Amino acid sequence: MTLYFHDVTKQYGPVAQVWVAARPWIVVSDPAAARKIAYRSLARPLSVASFTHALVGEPGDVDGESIFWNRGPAWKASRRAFEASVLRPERLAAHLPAIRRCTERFLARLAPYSDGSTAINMKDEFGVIALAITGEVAYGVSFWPEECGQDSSSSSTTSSALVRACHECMACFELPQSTAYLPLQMLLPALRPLWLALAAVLPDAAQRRHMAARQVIADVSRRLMREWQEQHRAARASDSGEGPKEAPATSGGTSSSGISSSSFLAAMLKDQQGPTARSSSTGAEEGGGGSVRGSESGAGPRVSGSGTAELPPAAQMSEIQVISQGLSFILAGYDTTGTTLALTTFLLANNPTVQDKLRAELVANRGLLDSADGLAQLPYLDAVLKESQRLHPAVGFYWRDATSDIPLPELGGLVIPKGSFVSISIYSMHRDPEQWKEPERFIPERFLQVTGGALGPTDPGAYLPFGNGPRMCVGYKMATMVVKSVMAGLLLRYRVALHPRQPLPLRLKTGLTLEPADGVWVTLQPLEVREKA
Ligand code: HEM
Repeated sequence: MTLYFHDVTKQYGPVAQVWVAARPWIVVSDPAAARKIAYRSLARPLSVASFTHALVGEPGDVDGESIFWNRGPAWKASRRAFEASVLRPERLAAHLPAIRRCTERFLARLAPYSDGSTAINMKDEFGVIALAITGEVAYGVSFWPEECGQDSSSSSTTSSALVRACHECMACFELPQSTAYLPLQMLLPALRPLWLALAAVLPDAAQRRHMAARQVIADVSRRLMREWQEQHRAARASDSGEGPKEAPATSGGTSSSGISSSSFLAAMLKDQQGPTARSSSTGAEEGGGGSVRGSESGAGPRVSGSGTAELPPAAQMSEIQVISQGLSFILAGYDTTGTTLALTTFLLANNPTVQDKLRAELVANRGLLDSADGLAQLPYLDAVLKESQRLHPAVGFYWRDATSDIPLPELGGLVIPKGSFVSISIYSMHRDPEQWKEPERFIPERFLQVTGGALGPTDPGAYLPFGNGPRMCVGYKMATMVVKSVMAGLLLRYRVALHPRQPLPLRLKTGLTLEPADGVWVTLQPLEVREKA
């Protein structure tokens, strides 16, 4: 889809209409128009529950309540829950220990194959660590494959059930695994009520699989939530001298219920319990999260560090909404982060000079790698990641529903009519020769201050790896921190080179993300102690 939209843009210009099945889609790759659309409309088209899967009953609610598809107050409540957990600096920093633990374990996993000659597919390996990190941050339980289902302990079966169900939930976004009601809805959209009614009484095999996976997510999440609530009730009773003493979860650690207290799920549960639970657990939860604000006339959204007075508290979220956001966290964070890690590794293996320059910065600034603030202070690491996301954005386009007419006087008076399905092509903007000098080349220096923007972009709004406007990616800080931390760990231990098994040029395919079609095949050469020091 991404590459098709790019071809459309090259052929027909920055605003073009194409037909996808029986529906017109408007493809936009002009930064000013993209900005206007992202701020004018906060709605994504249709809803995944009806459009992609046609799920019914509680599994349908698990999808339908997701932050991706909900609107109005329900979206605001979900957005606030995400912001409080992954945008507020102290909450974001609380996830770093888990990320570093996972990175150490990941490097240990790679060690037996790291002899400078064995071919390793880093696309697969990064998939494992990205799921381990995202799962632990979201649910607070282990998502490592070797811990899932190897024994019959309750924590192991909880993890394995969640991991299997999350994989299934992700798989059903792949077109070939989707329900037959999807093409029917696309080909004959006027009959949509009929397809949905049929799907409710005659679910096909794909739908049944997807519904079973979402039911597992709901059941396991509910069990984890009940355990957490019971444990915290007991802890509060013992605090007030009414019951037996039981240790509450420690910050960043794992409670006896299995949910670590810094996880997204635990944060939402604390919010549901109100200020007493929030202040009695980590002492850092009062106040709002950072909120994404900005304006369509500005260069892009900025993130305010304090206060979300306009957003209602997550306490207003129902149980099913909390469950849904847990799954959304995984779906949004896992493949995107894993793909970005894999593509950045490909670029560094293919550009050894850049790799050496980056390693030199990391070696000289080891002390900064232990903290979220420190990781943000390394200019070349930042430039490499930004350039990697420019050339290979894991999400190639994002969608908006035009909820009103959107006039574009800057584009000769064009108007995007109300009701249009608008697709904003990130990939095309990132490779637009009018925006970037030598857009096809990997040049991290273009994001360094010394080049003064001479290598692009002409309009800062042409760089949108995380989307734009109030519905911009809420996990962008977390994703950036994860990729920087994992890449730093890898590069300080190994020199990465392409293996002959890697087909060149790199081929991309649109799956859930815009990902390497043949994997990323590299060798890992352990660095001399002298080089590491
Ligand atoms: C490199 C990794 C990532 C990339 C490239 C990425 C990219 C994106 C993009 C392009 C959007 C659509 C934005 C729009 O419509 O304007 C989005 C939305 C979203 N992302 Fe990410 N994302 C990444 C990682 C994450 C992570 C780790 C999380 C976990 C918290 C996350 C959570 C979300 C959510 C919840 C939304 C929907 C926001 C809303 O509708 O209000 N993302 N992401």
